[in-house]
Amino acid sequence: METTTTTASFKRHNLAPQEVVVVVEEEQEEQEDEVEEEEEETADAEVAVMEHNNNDEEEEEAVQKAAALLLRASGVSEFLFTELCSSCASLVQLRLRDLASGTNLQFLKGKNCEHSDENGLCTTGNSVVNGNKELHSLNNNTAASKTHVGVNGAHVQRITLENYNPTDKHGKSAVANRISELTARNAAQAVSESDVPQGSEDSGSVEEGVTTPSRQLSVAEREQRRLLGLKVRKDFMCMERVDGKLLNVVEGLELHMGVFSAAEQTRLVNMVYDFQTKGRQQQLRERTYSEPRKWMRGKGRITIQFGCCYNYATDKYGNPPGILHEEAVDPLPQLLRNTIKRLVRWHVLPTTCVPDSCIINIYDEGDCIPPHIDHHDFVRPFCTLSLLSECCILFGGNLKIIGPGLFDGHVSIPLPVGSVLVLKGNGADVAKHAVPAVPTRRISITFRKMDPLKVPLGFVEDKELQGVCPAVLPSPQPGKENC
Ligand SMILES: O=C(O)CCC(=O)C(=O)O
Ligand SMILES: [Fe+2]
Repeated sequence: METTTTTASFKRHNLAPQEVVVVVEEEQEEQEDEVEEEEEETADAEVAVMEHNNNDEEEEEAVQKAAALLLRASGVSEFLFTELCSSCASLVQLRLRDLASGTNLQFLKGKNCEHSDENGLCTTGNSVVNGNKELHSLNNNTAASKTHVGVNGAHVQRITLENYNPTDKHGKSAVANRISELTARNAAQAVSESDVPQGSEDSGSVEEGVTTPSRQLSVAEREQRRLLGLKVRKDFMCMERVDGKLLNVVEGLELHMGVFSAAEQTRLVNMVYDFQTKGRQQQLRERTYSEPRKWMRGKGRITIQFGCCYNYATDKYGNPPGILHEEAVDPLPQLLRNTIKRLVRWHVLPTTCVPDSCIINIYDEGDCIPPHIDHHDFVRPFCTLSLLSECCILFGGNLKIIGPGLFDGHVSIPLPVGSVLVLKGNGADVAKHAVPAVPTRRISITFRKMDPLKVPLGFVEDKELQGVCPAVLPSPQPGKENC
């Protein structure tokens, strides 16, 4: 596992470490006030926690306050998440948030993965913690295919990851040489991406600072290291008879791993929660945020749309499925634009399909997405990033609806936390896909490019997203040819 130490205090000011001394006095005073305030609050919270009386309410309040302080305090999340696998980092973050909001204190009980140590943290470095051992299957270096009982109870073929690890093929020194060689070639573009200040909440950067014991790595070197860790699975197979012809209905699917670090995923999850709060407070355009009505819980999910307003099915106003030409939603926020740049630069999506819209799905326990084929108002390929917890996605030419959130299909693909599933070919257009009722909260972000003839009224193309240059890959990776 990559050992990362984040230079949080530098990043807070968007300064290189050597520039830190130049922080102006005024800002220092402001910070000192903030620190004093924070220390006072911390002391309050500590006292409140230590006073250990039997008043449950007071204790809960103190825990909430302490968790809120931890979430806010600069550098704490980096400290907590360093060296955790992305699933565990997500779990820790979720627990802190639940403590801070006081809304889901049951979350504190149980739900550890089978490799948990006494602190409830994953000891394997690659497992998925979601309280459901059926889904806890990903092993970074194994290939296996076995029969699996899906979350919906139906027997389905389970496809597991065969991870490609370039370090297996090339000795360490060859890899190191390759890094320096390619660092130079990639430097110009990688550095230009670092124009967005790192680590600041407002910056929209998906990058993270990394230091080695001896020196801080350059952006280009960091990118080379990260590129070496990319893994992709493309050999999905499920033969079905469609219109009398035998077809691999999942041809064209790709599952990419390692594109987003735990810290980057955390940033994205935080952004989603911030938008959820804004949506609930009606600070977003009407069609940007939509929450299913109470009685629909378990059948629907919360959606947040950017770039265009899209109907999965005919809506209550009688609008047909597809992009709504007349409806405006909020534009893509900077963090999602940077995420799109990452997807293109790191060869997940081709430069011909740079997404200009996205839909965030927030699935609470029991929520689902019914069988569908994504509308052809969007070009292929498109992709979905999975966050917070693993779940299985079903594919098949004929997905059956068994009940609310219960579907049956031939292929069930586990979507590990942080993975990106690319849909194209038969996998996008012949097979339907569905996510059955999820066992625990999950967020997905689907990135799609609109058919240029279907863009909504007043839509302006984002020039920043058009100029992305794919990175030179560290080694000729089988199954990762240039897009
Ligand atoms: O949540 C997912 O993984 C799938 C989302 C999806 O199918 C969609 O947004 O069209
Ligand atoms: Fe979909």
